[in-house]
Amino acid sequence: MNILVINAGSSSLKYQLFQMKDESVLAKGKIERIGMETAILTHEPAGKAEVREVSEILEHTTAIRKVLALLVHPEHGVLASTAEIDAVGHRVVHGGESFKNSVLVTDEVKQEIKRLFDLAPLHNPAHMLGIIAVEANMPDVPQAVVFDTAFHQTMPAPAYLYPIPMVLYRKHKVRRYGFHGTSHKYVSERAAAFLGRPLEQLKLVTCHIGNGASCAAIWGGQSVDTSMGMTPLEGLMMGTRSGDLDPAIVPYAMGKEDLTLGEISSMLNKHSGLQAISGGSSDMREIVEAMEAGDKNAALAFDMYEYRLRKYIGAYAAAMNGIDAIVFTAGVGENSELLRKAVCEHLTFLGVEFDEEANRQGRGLERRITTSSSRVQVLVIPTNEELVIAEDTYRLVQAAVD
Ligand SMILES: Nc1ncnc2c1ncn2[C@@H]1O[C@H](COP(=O)(O)OP(=O)(O)O)[C@@H](O)[C@H]1O
Ligand SMILES: CC(=O)OP(=O)(O)O
Ligand SMILES: [Mg+2]
Repeated sequence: MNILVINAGSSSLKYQLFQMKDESVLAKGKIERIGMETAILTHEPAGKAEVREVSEILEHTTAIRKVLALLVHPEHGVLASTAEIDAVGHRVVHGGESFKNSVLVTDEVKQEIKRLFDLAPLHNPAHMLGIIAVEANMPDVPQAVVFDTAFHQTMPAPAYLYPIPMVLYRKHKVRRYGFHGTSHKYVSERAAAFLGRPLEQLKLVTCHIGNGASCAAIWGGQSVDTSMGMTPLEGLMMGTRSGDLDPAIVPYAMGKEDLTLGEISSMLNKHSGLQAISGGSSDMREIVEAMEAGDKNAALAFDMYEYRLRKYIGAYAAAMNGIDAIVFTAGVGENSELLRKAVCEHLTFLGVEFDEEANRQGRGLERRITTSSSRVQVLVIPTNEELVIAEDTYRLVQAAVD
């Protein structure tokens, strides 16, 4: 069975085509910087040369059409036609309290994902475009959805409730949900395997630091807290999202700047974070380049980003009364040597003994960046949300056939 997995992030679309017999990857790729003038497409068909294109791709429907065309392309493709795709699995960021597990797509499921648009305005609409684009191109192919929120459903009430009147939770489900769950779950399992210790005995802080960023406290394999809340806006400073701030800023700024609710929401989700402080880019690569060239605003953006991340790691060490390991993953976590170094060098109080040499090596591999005597280990584990989504999709499609 061939399964195409689509992971529509806020600024990127990643895809992988799996042959489920041996979980081999027939092709994979990504389109980064969707919505900016220069989107970068990288397509890697197994056993063939990589394709790289820079063009303007403004939204996700165009991105998916491009992916399907590449998969059946006479030169760069790996399939004769899209009829060889047996199922499609999608990442969906917000499942609310309705979805505790992955499900096959039905009209009701689509309605529910739509109802959750308000809670994940950068994501659920992008996923819906993906589901509809696949339906339009391959009407008979079953589709499954795997939710970012599912893994965090184990959070206890003191972690998932807000200290506000309970009526808002009871009537409107205002609570913390948490996101990037597929990734936090995957890297925590890989971390236990890497450390050669049972997951049930470990206290981990996993840092999924991409364009969106979140930390999770994972105790005995279960998520007990995570930095994102009712929406993916809470918590860490991100590419274009503010993360934590005093909620009183919202009405105050609206009054002073004469902003509508839509405008303030757009400001906090799309025009804050690294972008706002650096005065330019939301892309960590460009921040680091500018900082190294002496740009003070870029340096401030980097320092704030690192400082806020470090505070969460400290908070989760307190939440679990100690930690065994910290895991870095996703775009920034896997690739930014400088960010990992800055964080680790400030965590000596926890017993982190940073290994500068190890931090520079092994890009793309699971690895340790602390010394062997370090009391708390720090690992870099490339995430693989797509594989987890393919496995869930396979299981659901098989169960529907049986
Ligand atoms: N070599 C690198 N150094 C620093 N940051 C990087 C590097 N490569 C990618 N990134 C950062 O990773 C982020 C995107 O992460 P990713 O997990 O792909 O995002 P998304 O949330 O869209 O899934 C961007 O901010 C990008 O700058
Ligand atoms: C939930 C979330 O922030 O996702 P992403 O990192 O893909 O933007
Ligand atoms: Mg992501």
